[in-house]
Amino acid sequence: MWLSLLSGLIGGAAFLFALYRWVIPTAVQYHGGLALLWQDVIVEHALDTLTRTSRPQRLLKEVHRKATVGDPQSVITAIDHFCKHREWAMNVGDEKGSILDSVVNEVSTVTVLELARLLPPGVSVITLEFNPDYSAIARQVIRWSGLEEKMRSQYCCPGAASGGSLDPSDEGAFRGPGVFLDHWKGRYIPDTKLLEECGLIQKGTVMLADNVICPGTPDYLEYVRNSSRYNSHYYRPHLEYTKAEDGLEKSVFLGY
Ligand SMILES: C[S@@+](CC[C@H](N)C(=O)[O-])C[C@H]1O[C@@H](n2cnc3c(N)ncnc32)[C@H](O)[C@@H]1O
Ligand SMILES: [Mg+2]
Repeated sequence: MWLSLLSGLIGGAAFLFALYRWVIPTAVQYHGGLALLWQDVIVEHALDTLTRTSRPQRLLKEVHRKATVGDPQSVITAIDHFCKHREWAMNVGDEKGSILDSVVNEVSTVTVLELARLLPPGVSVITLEFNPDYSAIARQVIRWSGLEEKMRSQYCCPGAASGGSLDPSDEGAFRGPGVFLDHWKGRYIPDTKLLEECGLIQKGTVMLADNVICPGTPDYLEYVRNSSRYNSHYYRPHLEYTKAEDGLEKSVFLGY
């Protein structure tokens, strides 16, 4: 009787492990909403609790283990490999990263971007992050990549939680032709309008918005696609590290 109980327990544990490790991750590969719920809520919280570390801390550890100091490509490769094979994270990812690369190549300088491999001399990059812990980790990743010189500044905006993530007093820092939107989806429209109002979006400014399909930003898409001031183009990649549909929207500001 003890033997059958033990084998039942082992069988049950093996079943649950297989479910967690292979069956559910494979199933959620094709459904963006389920993927986000599983990877970004359930798995993240479980691993945070079990390991007493945060996902950004685990990513940083992997960068330290696998990437070469001063080599941004090795940092991106280490992060993408880890997120594809070990623990999913809400990065741009390799597939959308290539589209981001092509857009970065089109603009002469970049003003808002979080981490990129294509940063020619003289380019200045600003990243915004309102979570101080994430912001501290991002700074360490940037330092490891050897990109500190090119990152003109990195802002942590505590006020962002109450609504506004952009500080118009930083006007000089934001002016320029490249804006990458990848924060709270509900902030895409108000922050774009704020940039417009502050005159920080100029003729030729390229707005690149991530996750316009998953989780989705229908109001933002409607805004840029129906405005005669933007010329908008949709890219149809997958949600990072999955086979679920997502979208990047590139919108070039044509002027007033
Ligand atoms: C999807 S992640 C960015 C991922 C990054 N683009 C990458 O590829 O690694 C979004 C980040 O934006 C931050 N965030 C969300 N809303 C924000 C806001 N209103 N102001 C500043 N940061 C914000 C979140 O804390 C989160 O770390
Ligand atoms: Mg994103």
